[in-house]
Amino acid sequence: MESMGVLMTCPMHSYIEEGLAKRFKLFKLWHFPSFSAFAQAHANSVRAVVANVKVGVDAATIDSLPNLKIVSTYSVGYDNIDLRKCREKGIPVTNTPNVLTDDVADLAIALALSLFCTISHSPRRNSAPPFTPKLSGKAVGIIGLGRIGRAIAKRAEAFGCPIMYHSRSEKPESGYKYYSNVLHLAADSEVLVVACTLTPETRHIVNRGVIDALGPKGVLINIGRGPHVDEPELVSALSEGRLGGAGLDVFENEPEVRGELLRLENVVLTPHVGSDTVETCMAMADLVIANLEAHFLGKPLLTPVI
Ligand SMILES: O=CC(=O)O
Repeated sequence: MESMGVLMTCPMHSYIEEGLAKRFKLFKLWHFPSFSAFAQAHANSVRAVVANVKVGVDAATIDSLPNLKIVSTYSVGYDNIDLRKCREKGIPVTNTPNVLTDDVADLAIALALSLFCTISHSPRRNSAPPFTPKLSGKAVGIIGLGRIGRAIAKRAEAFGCPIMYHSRSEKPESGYKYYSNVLHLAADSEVLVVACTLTPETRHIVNRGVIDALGPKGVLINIGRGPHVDEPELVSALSEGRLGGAGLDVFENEPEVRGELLRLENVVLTPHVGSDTVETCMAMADLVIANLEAHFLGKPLLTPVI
């Protein structure tokens, strides 16, 4: 497979870069001055594109690569891959589900714990840390009860938290209370966690109304995608004390983080690192490579999106 051209859209973990370079003819887009400079020289050689959350694959890129046969994203989310264009051209897309579920769920709980227990309050500050509400027993509402949402629910259950959720359809087998209306879920939650897929329907699913329903004692955790939350509304609510706090791993204009968020005391921020543990990065890379190998050997894909 050494002659198969694989294009990586941006730098990723060295493990995946090395794994791809060992098996394929690897092109690193960031080594070229622009996409058009790359395409002029190598467009015909590219059989696969490996993308991630930072740089996806749009319709123009797909159209510029005449021999593209597969897109594989080093992420579970694929909101930045133009699926419509891929479908139209018969190009399969794969992602990396399952292997990162635990890490993302762990981070959601870590963000909640940091907010509630002021773990991140530095002892070097002059003021004594304030007393905080406890996390154990708080009502946890989860938007999106997929793999990650369920893993968060399981962890929160261990803290004695009653679990409620909103999703496109009710999942009666989960045993958790279902809300068809996000506003009602927020009103009954003390911690609201965003764990759904980003689609046009879920963009700004956390809007001013939802934030106000969660209220001054409520805490928002977002480990989904930045655009799930109306960020200017979130900042106003946090500044005005209409929302208790927020733990955010994702932002509306990543990698930029709004200055106001950095200055607020009632937030805990991480730079989109939900799956960035050593073990998981390796498992994700192995899955990307296994999908590409399966495709080129004419075998079934391991984790197809389409
Ligand atoms: O955000 C991370 C992912 O989609 O894998």
